[in-house]
Amino acid sequence: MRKRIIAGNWKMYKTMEEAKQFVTEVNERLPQSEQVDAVVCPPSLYLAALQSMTEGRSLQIGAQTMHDVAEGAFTGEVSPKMLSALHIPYVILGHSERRQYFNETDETVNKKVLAAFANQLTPIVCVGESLAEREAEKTVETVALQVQKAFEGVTAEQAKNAIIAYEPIWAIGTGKTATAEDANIVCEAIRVEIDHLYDEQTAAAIRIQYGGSVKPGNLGELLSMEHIDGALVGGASLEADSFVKMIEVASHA
Ligand SMILES: O=C(CO)COP(=O)(O)O
Repeated sequence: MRKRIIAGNWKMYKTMEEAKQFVTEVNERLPQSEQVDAVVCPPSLYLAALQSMTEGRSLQIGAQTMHDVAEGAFTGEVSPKMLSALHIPYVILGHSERRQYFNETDETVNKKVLAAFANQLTPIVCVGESLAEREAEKTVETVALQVQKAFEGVTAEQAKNAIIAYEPIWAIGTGKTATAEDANIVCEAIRVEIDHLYDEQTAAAIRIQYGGSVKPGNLGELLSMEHIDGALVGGASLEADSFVKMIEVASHA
């Protein structure tokens, strides 16, 4: 059985004080759950502070993005080496907002995925189709190609530990969730693609999250699906209360 993973993507929200308040509250309330990985990904400015607040706690901290090289003249960027030195376990890569607003492509996502593994970071690789692609019935084709490109040069051993987040772009921040059945169909197609690229064991081991308007009220149904192992959550991860509720739902689902 794959361990569930609920990851909050805070995007560009919260001041440092609000971020610390959230972590203090979640540290107090989070059930010591062995069954669920509970992660929040704050703006990079807060990573060091929140990482030290969560040492020895259930809550884990992830980054929202990173560059692919260890160091260099790249103003404003954060490197894999820097994240690794802070012992940050996870990094979100290729989020659709990064692809849309910051020129990330399948090629740059692939470089970052390779850099994550080279630096002991677990990548949360985001894939997902646009509304136009869904309407043209190109969902599976689009997502399979994104997976194929993101995993170029990644070994089976590495892929087994990776996380893929399936986030249909039309469901992000819109209140529109894919039905659990539709999300499961795409997550299954992703697993089949991993089987083609690697083997059955790798496909069985890799964890696949759904993302897009997930909240405490719809998480249980999504997690009841065979191929959905967790969620990547935006808006509903910003309040400690709803974040803790989602961890509770995932612990019992
Ligand atoms: O983009 C997302 C998580 O990465 C989803 O955001 P929402 O949960 O706010 O729709």
